[in-house]
Amino acid sequence: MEPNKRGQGAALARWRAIQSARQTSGAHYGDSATVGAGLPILRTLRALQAGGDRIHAIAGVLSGSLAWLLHQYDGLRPFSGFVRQAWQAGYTEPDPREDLSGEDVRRKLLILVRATGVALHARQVQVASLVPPALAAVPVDGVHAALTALDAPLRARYAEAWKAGGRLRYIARWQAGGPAQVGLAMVPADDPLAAGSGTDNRVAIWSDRYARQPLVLQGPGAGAEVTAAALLDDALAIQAGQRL
Ligand SMILES: NC(=O)C1=CN([C@@H]2O[C@H](COP(=O)(O)OP(=O)(O)OC[C@H]3O[C@@H](n4cnc5c(N)ncnc54)[C@H](O)[C@@H]3O)[C@@H](O)[C@H]2O)C=CC1
Ligand SMILES: N[C@@H](CC=O)C(=O)O
Repeated sequence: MEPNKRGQGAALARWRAIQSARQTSGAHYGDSATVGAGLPILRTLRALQAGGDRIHAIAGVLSGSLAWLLHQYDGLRPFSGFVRQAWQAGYTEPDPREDLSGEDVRRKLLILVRATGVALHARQVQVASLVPPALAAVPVDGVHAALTALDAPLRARYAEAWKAGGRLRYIARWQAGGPAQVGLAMVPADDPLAAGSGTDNRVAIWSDRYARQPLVLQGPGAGAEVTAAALLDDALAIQAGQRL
């Protein structure tokens, strides 16, 4: 079992090597925690397909830390202060630029799309990073001091959304045969993707069965407890002889 997304969510060749090792060795590979922490997102995608359903599109909020940041941010207090709090709470990756750059969300989207059977390359996902070049360039031990580079651009994005009555959300989208995108978007306040609170992930899945209205999964998507629960679920499933 692992929560690390770099195995299945980075180079396509590595994802293929893992699938091949899984099939030829008969080994179990518990990856539930890689997307949505404790939420049954991968499990649901696999269950739908095992029943003959075909996945058409996936969209949603896949970052618990960015969800939390965008729920907390009020356009007044510095965004960088909230990033430090999210890091302290264990919501961000050890280097919060992994989240802020959209790389963590790209990895999760790749894991989901690949789980639908589509061999998507990392370069096929367009990613709009929130990390300004000045912050991207600093070494890891200087990141926390340099986070203030986020404050002015985020304040401007927030003000623009506030004037339009919208909400900022960091959204991942993929459609079969179409584009895959990850980035900050302004959504109407009553948009389903604006809903939720705290670290909530919210993922909509369109398929043959759920063609008009998507199947939606929502709940906390980051933090030690929910992530550990997903790892434990996989361990118990393996012990019970279930094929993951
Ligand atoms: N924090 C969260 O909500 C979630 C995290 N994940 C994934 O879980 C993994 C760990 O993330 P966190 O627990 O948040 O990070 P963390 O920084 O809190 O914990 C990582 C731990 O690994 C240890 N470590 C690092 N390199 C090591 C090595 N070579 N050998 C042994 N130990 C080593 C570190 O000392 C640290 O204790 C990441 O891949 C992350 O993407 C996945 C889902 C949710
Ligand atoms: N840093 C990640 C943790 C879970 O994968 C996130 O913010 O979602």
